[in-house]
Amino acid sequence: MATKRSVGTLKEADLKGKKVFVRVDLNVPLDDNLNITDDTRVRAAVPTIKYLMGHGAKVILSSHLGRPKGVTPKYSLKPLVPRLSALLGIEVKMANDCIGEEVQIMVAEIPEGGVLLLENVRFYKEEEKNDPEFAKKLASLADLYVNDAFGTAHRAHASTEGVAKYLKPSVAGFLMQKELDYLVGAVSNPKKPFAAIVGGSKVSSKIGVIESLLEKVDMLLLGGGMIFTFYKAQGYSVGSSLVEEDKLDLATSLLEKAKSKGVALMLPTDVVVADKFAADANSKIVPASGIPDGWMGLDIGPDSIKIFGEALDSTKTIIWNGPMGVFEFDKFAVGTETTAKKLAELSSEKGVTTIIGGGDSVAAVEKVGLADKMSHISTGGGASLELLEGKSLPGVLALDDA
Ligand SMILES: Nc1ncnc2c1ncn2[C@@H]1O[C@H](COP(=O)(O)OP(=O)(O)O)[C@@H](O)[C@H]1O
Ligand SMILES: O=C(OP(=O)(O)O)[C@H](O)COP(=O)(O)O
Repeated sequence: MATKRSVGTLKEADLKGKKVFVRVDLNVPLDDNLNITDDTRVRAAVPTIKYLMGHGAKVILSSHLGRPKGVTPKYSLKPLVPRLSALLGIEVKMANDCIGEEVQIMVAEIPEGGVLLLENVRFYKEEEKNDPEFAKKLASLADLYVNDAFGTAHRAHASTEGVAKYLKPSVAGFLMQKELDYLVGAVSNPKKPFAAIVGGSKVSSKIGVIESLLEKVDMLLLGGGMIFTFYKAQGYSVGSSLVEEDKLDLATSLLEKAKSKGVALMLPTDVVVADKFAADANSKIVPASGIPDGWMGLDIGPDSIKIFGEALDSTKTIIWNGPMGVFEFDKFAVGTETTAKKLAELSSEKGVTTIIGGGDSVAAVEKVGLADKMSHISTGGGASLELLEGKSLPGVLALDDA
């Protein structure tokens, strides 16, 4: 596996009185009232933060939330403050920005063992561009860098990659280390048959992963918003479902590649369609080839659930990223919840290794109370898939060697 896992660790760093820039992934699902609907990523960030607090560091937390274009109040990290404060047992302070004079003043006021949360780093377009000047500004706040944002380690952004060039030491946090230790081991030499289940809505960033997955897996099950690009590429009408028009050729070539490699690429045979994107939409089950105009596919159908379940019975390792449907709406949660139950059953009764990755996928598994039945709950969906592909994660590469 190409990704290095021997990175410098927190335990080697001198922390007392030091200002530590900690990149965490607090990209949690929020409801319309900005309540956190799943706090897995917040809980996962706690051990590193508590360790830093306990060693007298001044902790500066940085994260993104969502994919804002400029400053967008609904993507503020403010809703995270009460949850973080409760989990850490201290009053976490929050800055209204992530760089600038006011932030510097607040950083200077952090007591030893104190925690300051910076505002969403993606409010600056320079973050995703990995702009060196922006990275320098972030770095100027601190004495050393800790990257614990495994879920964002596949992004070469200023706060995940660029900043490491200007802060030494730059080390991995405990979550990052734990994820690498588990995932690099589990996916470099998986027990076979090995299946991947890929769904969700980040189609353009995940469809490319499928090509490399075809080199690794014996079976690839597709669901969620991923499927309609494949249907359309096969000439089906998809109504108003989520489609990436510029990926149709890629979808066609992936179907061909799967066939030539002998990988079972399975698309749902039926879908649950809705007349609008809403919890109270009218819905019906239709064959994959029969999505009516004006309707959108929001879940996989019962035949598909049955066929997928039977296919998974023969596997020994399963990695799942991306919900099978819009599980946030009860009416369209059946595909995702049944898949979660199937994996839990295979894991606990047949010893199948089950790895669930991604903010929303983990939220879905938590929602049905099955997280502790899985072999590994990963805070990264895209990141775990890229590891599985054998890619190096920029957020890990940028850290000091062990
Ligand atoms: N058919 C679909 N159409 C639109 N969105 C979908 C569909 N199926 C699933 N989704 C959405 O995908 C989102 C999660 O996608 P993604 O971010 O890729 O997963 P993860 O966070 O687990 O990596 C969920 O909010 C879910 O509602
Ligand atoms: O939620 C995330 O990724 P995931 O949905 O693949 O698990 C990470 O926070 C990265 O977010 P991004 O895909 O907007 O860069």
